[in-house]
Formats: sequence, structure tokens, C-alpha cells
Amino acid sequence: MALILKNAHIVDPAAQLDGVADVLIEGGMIAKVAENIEAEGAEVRDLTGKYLIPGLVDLHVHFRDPGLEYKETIETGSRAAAHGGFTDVCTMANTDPICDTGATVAYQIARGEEAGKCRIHPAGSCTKGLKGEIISEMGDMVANGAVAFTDDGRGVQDAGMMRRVMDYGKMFDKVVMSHCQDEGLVGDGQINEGAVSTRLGLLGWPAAGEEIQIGRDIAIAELTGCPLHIQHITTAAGLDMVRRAKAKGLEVTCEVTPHHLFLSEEDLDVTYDTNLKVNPPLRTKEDSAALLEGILDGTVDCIVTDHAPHAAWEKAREFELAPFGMTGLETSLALILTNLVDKGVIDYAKMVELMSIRPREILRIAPVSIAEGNVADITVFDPNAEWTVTEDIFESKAANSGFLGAQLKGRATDVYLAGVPTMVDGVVTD
Ligand SMILES: NC(=O)N[C@@H](CC(=O)O)C(=O)O
Ligand SMILES: [Zn+2]
Ligand SMILES: [Zn+2]
Repeated sequence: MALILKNAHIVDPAAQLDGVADVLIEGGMIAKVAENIEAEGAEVRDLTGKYLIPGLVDLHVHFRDPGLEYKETIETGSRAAAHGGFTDVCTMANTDPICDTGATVAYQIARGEEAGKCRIHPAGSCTKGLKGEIISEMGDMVANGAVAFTDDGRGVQDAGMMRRVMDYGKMFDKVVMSHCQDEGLVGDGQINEGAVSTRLGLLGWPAAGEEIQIGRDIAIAELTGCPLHIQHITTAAGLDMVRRAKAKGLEVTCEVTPHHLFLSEEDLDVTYDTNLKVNPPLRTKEDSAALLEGILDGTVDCIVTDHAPHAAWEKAREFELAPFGMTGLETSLALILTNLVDKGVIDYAKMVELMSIRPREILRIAPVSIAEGNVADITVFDPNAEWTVTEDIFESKAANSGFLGAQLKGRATDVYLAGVPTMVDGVVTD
């Protein structure tokens, strides 16, 4: 049946839209965008006071399926995605078994379709078992729908291996995404190396441990011509390298997470809050300020959550024993709205670029626009909804958010995936 979304404020820089209009959806596609649309027999949904944008994409999530379903499943992860306003996600390969074959890629896509709450675009691993020793079956994975390659969770330690991975990435025209962590330098580092790690008596994870691999991988991207995406970038110096690579004309992109933007190592002092134990670690306030600068000058391409669900008991352990990672899908949009858009640091159009347009470009998946003839992948949010992050609001199986207790303004209310509602009025559909 046809559906008319009425009176929302549409923001889509790709379609040069910034104003109130109606959207007519027919057969999963956008049939018309205009003022005062009427259509015989169509269902009408009034969205006065809300904003309507192209569906959000998170190109860095961990859904733990197959093998680690006690933390998250593709179904619960997909529901968390819809709840946060996302239509598409790129899942990381550090499942059990590791996603290093076409069969695992196909499994994840199929489970995603069964769950029906968001589109899953799997990333395959660069090396078998994330061990860094043998290159993965990249061709097999591409044939089965892998959109990117990464050993996320670990850095690829050997430069020669990374070169081979990028040679193949170039051949398949797929982006290689890099979790930058030199294991020799980082060792058992727990939090950013500096005054706070010293004061807390925790082993340091130095900025250089990340920057060395950023520099190395940019050099290999230049050597091979493979598109390179730096994952969860956290340091001012690392960002500068990306800035210079872009100025040189290399196809190098990067992402930042809300937690690296809005939290710092100081939040660990002296809470020892294991929900704030993330890889790479929360850095200094100066680093966070540099990341924001990178957003403003275009060095940062996109916001990702690095949604990393863990069971409560795992995070309840001693700091050194707790796993790295925090969830993010259900707080990301609200954090960006509250801390950046509402404060006038960026506008809605920039947010759409960071969370919807650029992620699709980086993954080389079809662009989506609020314009006739496009798939109806749509996120609607209420910019004025005020709410508090509490453990009971999550659709995710996990509640290891670093933002518990935060008071946020703005929240996704409705999501359409190819015209099918996955969330209505803040409630994920069944
Ligand atoms: N970010 C994290 O702290 N953890 C991720 C791995 C990763 O993204 O490197 C995880 O899989 O839990
Ligand atoms: Zn990572
Ligand atoms: Zn990750």
C-alpha cells in the first residue's frame, strides 16, 4: 500500500533538500517528494516537528554472530540498529569462526535478511583467523557479498601481508579498513599511555602504537592504489597523517566514534569504569578537540559506533580482565544531535554527510537520496525528544554503554527499510 510521510523537515544535501515536504512511498520506493501530496487510498503518517533524512549507515559494528551469540546476535544487533535509526550496517569479521570465507559472509547476510531490521554488509577478514599469517579468501568473500576487508580487533602486523591484502583490495575495488595497533608497542596496554595510566597504575596503550600503522598503511595505499579506511581514529597526529594523505589525492578515509569525541581518558580517572575500556583507548581532551576539528575541516569522513557488545559479567571483572569495547548503535544519533547539532557546531546537512552519505560511498554501496526513484531507506527523528540513557532502553543484548546516565536531546522515532517500517514512534517493529 502507498504511504505518505507528511510534514517532516527533510534534510538531504545530495538532493539539495532542506525544508518541510511530503514523501510518497510506493512499492518500497520513493515515488514523489513535494508539498501537500495527496494520493487515493494511501496511508498517511503525520511527522510534523520531526526531521526526515536518508537512512543512517554505521560502517563499524560487531554483531558477534556466528559463535559469540551470548554477547549479541544478528537479530538483537539488527534491532539495536533500527532502534538507533540505522538502515544499514557493516559487520566486523571477529566472530567465531572468524568471517574469512564466503560461507560466513553469506550466512551473515541471510541472517540479516531473516531478522529484517537492517541491511547487513559484512566485512571479511584480511587474514585467516585474524592471525596475520595467511591471506583470507578475499575473492570468495567478494563473490558472496563482502563489501570491505579488515582484521578489526587486531592490526595486521606484517607490512608485506598488508601490501598483499591491499593489492587484492585494489583488484576487487573494495576498501581495506585498518584497525591500527602495533602489538610490539601496545603490548598489554589498557588505557592511553600518559599521566592518567600512571596514576591509575594501568599499562599504557601509547598513541604511537596507533600512529605507526596509520603512517604505514597510508604508504601502502599509495604503493598499491587500494582505497584505505582508517578505523576509529583517535589521535591528533594520526589525523594529521590522514589530512596530508587526502591533500596528496590518495583515496584515504577515516572514521571517528562518539566515545572518542565526547569522552576522554580523564573519565577513567578515577572511576576505573570498564565500560570505558575501549580499543583504541579514550585519549586526551586535546585529541578529542583535534577529532572535532577534523570533522569541521572534512578530514573525518564519517561517524561510526564500533558497537562492541559484551556480556555484563565480562565487564564486571577487574579492569585488566574486562574486554575492550562499548555499545553505540542506540546512542550515536542522539549524542551527535545533542553535542554537535543542537550546540550549532555542525548543521543537519553535515550530520547527514557523516552518518549517511559518506559511509555508503566508502563501502561502495548504492547511494540513497530523498528523491523520486530511490529506495525508501529513511530515518525520522525528533530533535526535541529529551531522554536519559539507562540500561533498560536497549534492544541490544548488551548494555555496556559508556554513556549510561547521560541526558540526551534528540532521538530516532521512525525508520523505513525499503519502505517497510522497522521502527514506529520509537518502538522497533516485531
Ligand atoms: N573496539 C573495541 O574495543 N572492541 C572491539 C574490537 C575493535 O573494534 O577493535 C570488539 O570486538 O569488542
Ligand atoms: Zn578495532
Ligand atoms: Zn571494532
